Amino acid sequence: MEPYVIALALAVLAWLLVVGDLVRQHRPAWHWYVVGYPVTTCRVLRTWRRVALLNDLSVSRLPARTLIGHLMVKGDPVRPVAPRLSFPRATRTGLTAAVKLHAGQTPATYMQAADALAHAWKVHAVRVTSPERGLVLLTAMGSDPLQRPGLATAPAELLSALIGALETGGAWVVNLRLVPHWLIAGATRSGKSTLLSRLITQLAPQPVALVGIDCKGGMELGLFADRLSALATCKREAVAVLSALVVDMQERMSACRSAGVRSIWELPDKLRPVPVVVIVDEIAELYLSDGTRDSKAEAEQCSTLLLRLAQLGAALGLHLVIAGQRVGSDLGPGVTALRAQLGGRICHRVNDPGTAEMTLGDLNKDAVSVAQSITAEERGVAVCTGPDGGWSRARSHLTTTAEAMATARKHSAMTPDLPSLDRALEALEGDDK
Ligand SMILES: Nc1ncnc2c1ncn2[C@@H]1O[C@H](COP(=O)(O)OP(=O)(O)OP(=O)(O)O)[C@@H](O)[C@H]1O
Repeated sequence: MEPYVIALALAVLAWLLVVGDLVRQHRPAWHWYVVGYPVTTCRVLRTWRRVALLNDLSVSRLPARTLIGHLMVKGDPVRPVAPRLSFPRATRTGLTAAVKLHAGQTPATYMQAADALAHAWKVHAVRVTSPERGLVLLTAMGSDPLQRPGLATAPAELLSALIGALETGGAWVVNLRLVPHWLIAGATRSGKSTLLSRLITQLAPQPVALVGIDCKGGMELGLFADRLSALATCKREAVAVLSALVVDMQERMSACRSAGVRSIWELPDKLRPVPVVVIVDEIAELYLSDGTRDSKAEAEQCSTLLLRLAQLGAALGLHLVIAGQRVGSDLGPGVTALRAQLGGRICHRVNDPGTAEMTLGDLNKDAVSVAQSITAEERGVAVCTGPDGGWSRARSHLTTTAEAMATARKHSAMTPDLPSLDRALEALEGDDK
């Protein structure tokens, strides 16, 4: 063979290896349209009947009992029919197909079969939603969209923070006006602090007071002190700050009562107090005691005060964002009651199933198993609840500590004064002298 032909063949081979490897690693958008979508569509259409049959999605039109002569015969009818599947449509990262439910079927059966569908179609995951009665939408994702989430955008709104991107490609937004209180769980190095940094970065330019409670000596939230109206760094200070906030809450209540309104948002602009977001980093530090009577009393006070703020604060512009590595009823009797008030939930990778169960279990069992499957490499990935009661996998935008500190510094002039909190902290300093 001519040497130039061999050289050309080797060059083509090298190109295929290099480009093929790049495509496999980075999976550009066109790769899905050109290769993934046609292959997966063929697989979906080829396997649908069998998968539907094996997962009890097919239903026979024949009755389960019939009369033969004078005999009533009961049994499993033959030839079950698979539900009607629309032709799969390509999306940016996968495909969607609508299924018309047989009479008597509910989307729950399809949700149970989602894992089997993902295996049969060789895709990353299949999510099942029901956009209208009698119809389910199967969304297959060719690869994990959260490996390289796009930059989502969302309209800027008061008390709303764009945290990152949802698995569906939409924006992951924490809107405190829609869901006033949040619980964030995550093991060490799961991305919890990055998410809090992102939240602070997003709220810093807004006319909102941020109050930090960080009983790890202020190591985490102390970095954003420039934009915090108050920062408690130990349990004693936390009790003082929370007590002052409860007093402030009562003043807001009487302001609403005198104006004859039910929430501060109905007050005229001039009278409306500034909304306050209380960020607690490491809830366990508030609830645990070292066994001494003082420490136990402080833990109980913290629990009661947080619960009061959670119960009454929403309409009065007082919001809680509570983060912790581990959340369990063993922390104290008030934890389960507090959790019930924290409507928004975010669960990163956690070390124990109990924390995932505590964070999401009362809302959705499927979400718990998805949260438990988050690996150590998937930093910043979490299962979050939405305002509609649903849940989704999501990933926060990576916000470095330096970026968050710079934003806090930049907007430090916007930090509202909360004199009652300052007075409470100064009184503690006075007692110490
Ligand atoms: N959304 C993200 N995308 C990419 N990387 C992330 C993301 N979130 C976090 N990380 C990476 O994970 C590392 C750990 O994140 P982070 O410090 O937020 O974890 P943590 O849960 O707060 O841990 P700890 O409890 O020890 O403070 C960070 O250094 C960051 O590089």
